Amino acid sequence: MSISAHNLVWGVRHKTIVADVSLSVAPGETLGLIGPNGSGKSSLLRLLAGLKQPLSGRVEILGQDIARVPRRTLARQVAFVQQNAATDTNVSVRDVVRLGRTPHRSALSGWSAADEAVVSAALERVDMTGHRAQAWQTLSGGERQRVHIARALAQSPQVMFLDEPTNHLDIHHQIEILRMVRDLDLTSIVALHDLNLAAMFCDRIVVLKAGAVVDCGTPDAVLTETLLRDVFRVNAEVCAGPIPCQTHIRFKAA
Ligand SMILES: Nc1ncnc2c1ncn2[C@@H]1O[C@H](COP(=O)(O)OP(=O)(O)OP(=O)(O)O)[C@@H](O)[C@H]1O
Repeated sequence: MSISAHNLVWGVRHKTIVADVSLSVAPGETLGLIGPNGSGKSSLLRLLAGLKQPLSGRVEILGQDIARVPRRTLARQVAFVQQNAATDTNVSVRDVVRLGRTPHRSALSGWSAADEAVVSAALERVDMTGHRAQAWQTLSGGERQRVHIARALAQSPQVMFLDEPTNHLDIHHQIEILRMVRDLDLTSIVALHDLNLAAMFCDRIVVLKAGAVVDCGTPDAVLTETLLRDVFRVNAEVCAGPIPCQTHIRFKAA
């Protein structure tokens, strides 16, 4: 499913937070969103997912204006994994993931074997099957993050938005989760701080600075030493690999 944004503007009072952003994401593509703290990544993700209304501009999903898509239809198409999402107390891991099925069920339909199979597969994909009966509140930060990703998978979306999905994850799960997102048969837009992971797993990268897109392209085209200095204010050496996805950034202490 394709997504496009046309001249999106959003802000509060006199502060512009998303400044005239246009972009497009092809079906099946994994698009990385990078930029310094406060550059507008989360705000842009929420606009693209239809969770915030732009002051001007529009978002289209499969050519249809997202503002005109009924909420329930949108909930079947789009999943959003928030940064540090919270969940109510006294629920099990399985119950949290089951919530992902809500948009697909009518008031009259019971819980089906097919729903259960989707939930089990989602838990398996994030390596949380062994925790299915555990209380969500007792999970570690990384386990919570993986459960929220499982809930998004259980939604069977066609587009997935992930805001810093590797927060709290150990390096094994960072790589596993991003590999899974890349290999899923859906369109994904992922805000990331780790630029090496963005280079490894994103087809293209959009760079935000002060709410505006300053570059967009393949990781090897975008992640240059000049961009890292100008946008991220760091000195780094960029080593291009022999094949795409092998661009590696070595940061310098001074
Ligand atoms: N509702 C709001 N009211 C006031 N300021 C806001 C609001 N939402 C976001 N901002 C400001 O907009 C800017 C962009 O925030 P946003 O969370 O989109 O950035 P980000 O790139 O995701 O940041 P980070 O990398 O730190 O997560 C920040 O300066 C933030 O303080």
